[in-house]
Amino acid sequence: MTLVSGSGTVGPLFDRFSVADWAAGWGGLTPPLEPADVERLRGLNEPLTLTDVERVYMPLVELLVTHMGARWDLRRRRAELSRRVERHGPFIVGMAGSVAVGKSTSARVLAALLRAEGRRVALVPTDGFLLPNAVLAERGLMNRKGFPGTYDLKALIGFLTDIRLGRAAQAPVYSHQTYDVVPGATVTVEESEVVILEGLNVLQVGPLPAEGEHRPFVSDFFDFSIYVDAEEEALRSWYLERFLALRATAFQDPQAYFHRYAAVSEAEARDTATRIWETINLVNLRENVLPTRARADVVLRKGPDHGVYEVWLRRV
Ligand SMILES: Nc1ncnc2c1ncn2[C@@H]1O[C@H](COP(=O)(O)OP(=O)(O)OP(=O)(O)O)[C@@H](O)[C@H]1O
Ligand SMILES: CC(C)(CO)[C@@H](O)C(=O)NCCC(=O)O
Repeated sequence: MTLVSGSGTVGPLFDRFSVADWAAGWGGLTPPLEPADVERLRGLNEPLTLTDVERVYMPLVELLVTHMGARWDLRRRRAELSRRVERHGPFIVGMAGSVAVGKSTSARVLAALLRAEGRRVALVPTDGFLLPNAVLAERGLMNRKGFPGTYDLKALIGFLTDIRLGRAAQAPVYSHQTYDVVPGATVTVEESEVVILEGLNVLQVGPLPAEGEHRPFVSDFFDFSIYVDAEEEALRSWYLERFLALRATAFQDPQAYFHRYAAVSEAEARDTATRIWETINLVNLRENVLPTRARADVVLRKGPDHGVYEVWLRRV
C-alpha cells in the first residue's frame, strides 16, 4: 500500500490539517517569546515570524508535551507491573528533511519553546557525525556528503545508546565554515529531559543485518519524529539564496571552505550553487531523504515563502 505518494499526497496513516485548523485545534496559546527572540532563532534566509511560532510551533510543543506525558505514564505503569525501575533517559525527538529546508531553525524554535516551559533540552545536529573530509576524500565520497555512508553511524548509534540509557554522552561538532568536522571538539549531553537530533539522515534505514547480528537504526531511539518538507523548486531557490547571502558574510572569512566564491561574480556563484544543489543535495533528497518522509510522526509542509501551510499528523 502506498502511504504517501507523489510530491504531496498524504496517505491513510496521516491526518491532514491546514495551518488554520492545526492552530485552532491546539488551543491558541501565546508564545513565551518576544520578537527579538524570534529574530535570534531565525536561520539565514529563514523569514520565521512570531505568527509561525504561535500557529505552528506552539501546537507542536503541546503535542510533544502530550506524548512526553504519555511516555512517563507508560514507564511508571510498567515499573509498577514489573516491580523494576527501568533505566531510562530523555525523550528523544528526531528532526529530518532536506538540506536548506530550515530544519535547524525549526529545531531551535522547538528547543526554545520547551525551555520556556522549564524543560532541559539538548539540540544535536547529526552533521558532527559526518566522517572527516580526509576520510571522505580517501573513499571518493567528497561529492556525496550527507548521503548514507558518509556518517560514522557506529558513533551515532553509540551516542544514542548512551542517551537512551540516561548516561552522559559526547557528540562531535561540525563546522559549516571549514566544511569539516572540528578535530577534537565535542558537546556533552547530560541530564536533558528532551534531546532533539536534527539531520538529513535521521529517519533512514539500512540493509537488515545478517542473522544473529543486532544493528539498530537511528530512528529506533526516537520517541517522536518530525519531517520538515517543501517542494524541490522551493528548496532549490532557498539553497541558492542562502549560498548567495553567505558570499557577503561567512564566505568573506579566509578560513571558509567556500571563501573563493566570495570574490567571483554573482552569476558564477549562482552556477556553482546550482551545480552543488543538482549533483549532490537534490540527488540525496530524491534518493535518501524524501523516501523517509512517511516514517515521521509529523510532517510540516512549507510553501515557497518558507511558511508552514499544512501539517500531516500520523494517526495513533
Ligand atoms: N557554507 C556555509 N557556511 C557558513 N554557514 C553555513 C553554510 N552552509 C550552511 N550554513 C549555515 O549553517 C546552518 C545549518 O546548516 P545546515 O547545512 O545544517 O542546514 P541544512 O542541512 O541546509 O538545512 P536546514 O537549513 O534545514 O538546517 C544554517 O543556518 C546555514 O545558514
Ligand atoms: C552538511 C550537510 C550534508 C547537511 O547539513 C550539507 O549542508 C552539505 O554540506 N551538503 C553537501 C553539499 C553542499 O555543500 O551543500
